Amino acid sequence: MKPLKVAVLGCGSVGSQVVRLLDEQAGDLTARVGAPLELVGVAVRRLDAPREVKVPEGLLTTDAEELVTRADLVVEVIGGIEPARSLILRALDHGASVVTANKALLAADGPALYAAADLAARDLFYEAAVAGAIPILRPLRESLAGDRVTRVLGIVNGTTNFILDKMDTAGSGFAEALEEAQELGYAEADPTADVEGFDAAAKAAILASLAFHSRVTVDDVHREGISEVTAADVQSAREMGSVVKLLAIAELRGGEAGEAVAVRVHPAMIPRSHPLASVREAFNAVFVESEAAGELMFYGPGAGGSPTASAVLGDLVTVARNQLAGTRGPGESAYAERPVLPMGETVTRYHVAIDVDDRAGVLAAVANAFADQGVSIQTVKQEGRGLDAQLVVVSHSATDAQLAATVDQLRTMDAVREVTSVMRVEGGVE
Ligand SMILES: NC(=O)C1=CN([C@@H]2O[C@H](COP(=O)(O)OP(=O)(O)OC[C@H]3O[C@@H](n4cnc5c(N)ncnc54)[C@H](O)[C@@H]3O)[C@@H](O)[C@H]2O)C=CC1
Ligand SMILES: N[C@@H](CC=O)C(=O)O
Ligand code: NA
Repeated sequence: MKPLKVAVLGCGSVGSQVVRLLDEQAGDLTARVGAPLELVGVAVRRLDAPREVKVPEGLLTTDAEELVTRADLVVEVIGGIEPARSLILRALDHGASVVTANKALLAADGPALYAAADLAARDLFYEAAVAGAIPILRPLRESLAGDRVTRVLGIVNGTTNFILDKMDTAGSGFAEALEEAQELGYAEADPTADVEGFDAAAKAAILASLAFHSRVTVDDVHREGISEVTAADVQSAREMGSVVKLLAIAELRGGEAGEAVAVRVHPAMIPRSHPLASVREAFNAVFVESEAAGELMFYGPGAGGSPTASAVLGDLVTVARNQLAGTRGPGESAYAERPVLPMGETVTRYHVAIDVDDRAGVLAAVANAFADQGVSIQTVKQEGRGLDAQLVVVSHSATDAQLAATVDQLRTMDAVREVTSVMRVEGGVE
């Protein structure tokens, strides 16, 4: 059988493992595809850079533009917007099917790329882009295509989960834990993308688009990272029997004007009894709630070269099979065209730590601020600190706008010295 020509663009953490697996699994891949997958080139930025794998003689090139024109299948693992976008478009235009792990690009400009794939009648697959090795996009796109998904809740960034886990279990400092995650190949080229929640927001946009058959871009996602999570927050969560996690949440919300999508990424306290609380190190997990199936959980390694390469190779086998059969997998499904709700209309709960004067009437005044905004209080804890005290208030569910207005009101009160921490609470009693 005539081989299918494969080009790999980028030979970093993921690309090097794709090259290794293509070589090590060549026999099995041939049998599974029905034709050999022949690596015809690996595009790199510098020919003499040190690499994790030995690339066969003559296959390295700095001319990615030329390489994509002579491949049947192109794997894009450079990352970022350009030149990745132009190379993917060029590959499709030349009749190649494309596999990418590039969530940043898909969340920013996915529809243009999906349209190009439609025009070229080729596949554009991206299972590796969300939660690394975990099969989650294919289940949403195919296995759950007959169901109605209502909520997706997940830990989708390995680097931040690794950092928060080390802060919780080993008392590590933020910088030290980030350095370790970078050494292990979990972090993005610019780790700000992880730490500030951009990476998780991109993944949330992709998940929301697939789950709710609507176009959701990274700009639609409310995003907060973990750079302001302190050791005190982690300790406070611990005292409540909770743990701090960076969550990506995409929900279907009913409204007078019809159904809408709410999508957000932020740190949140979740009870230790919640299954997501036990997701340690760089592991990821995604909960999917759907009407007919109920609750589903997908768990596994969400980052790292080799796990991510597993998802890339899985897609590569599928798009190769499709090409041989002269067919395509499912393309973009955005028919529902649901709008995205502003964050203020999202329903959530708050954990608020407040330094106050320790005198009569202060607790009542603080409770009144919550009542003024129509927010019901679930628990209050007070700790004496000499002439001062710290109050920790956990609210019941309210809109984010009500909760934010409550915090603003607290900040104006004489008895309140400082609102020291505000964090959302998920996964417990509403
Ligand atoms: N590392 C991980 O755990 C995961 C990464 N991803 C995604 O996979 C993609 C690759 O990530 P990593 O391998 O971690 O990044 P990396 O930074 O280790 O590798 C990217 C490689 O592309 C090369 N490159 C840059 N510009 C190039 C160009 N014009 N032509 C050829 N090569 C070029 C760089 O020199 C680098 O070696 C990104 O989109 C990332 O978001 C997705 C899931 C997990
Ligand atoms: N930097 C990302 C890599 C996988 O997408 C992460 O830490 O999860
Ligand atoms: Na995945």
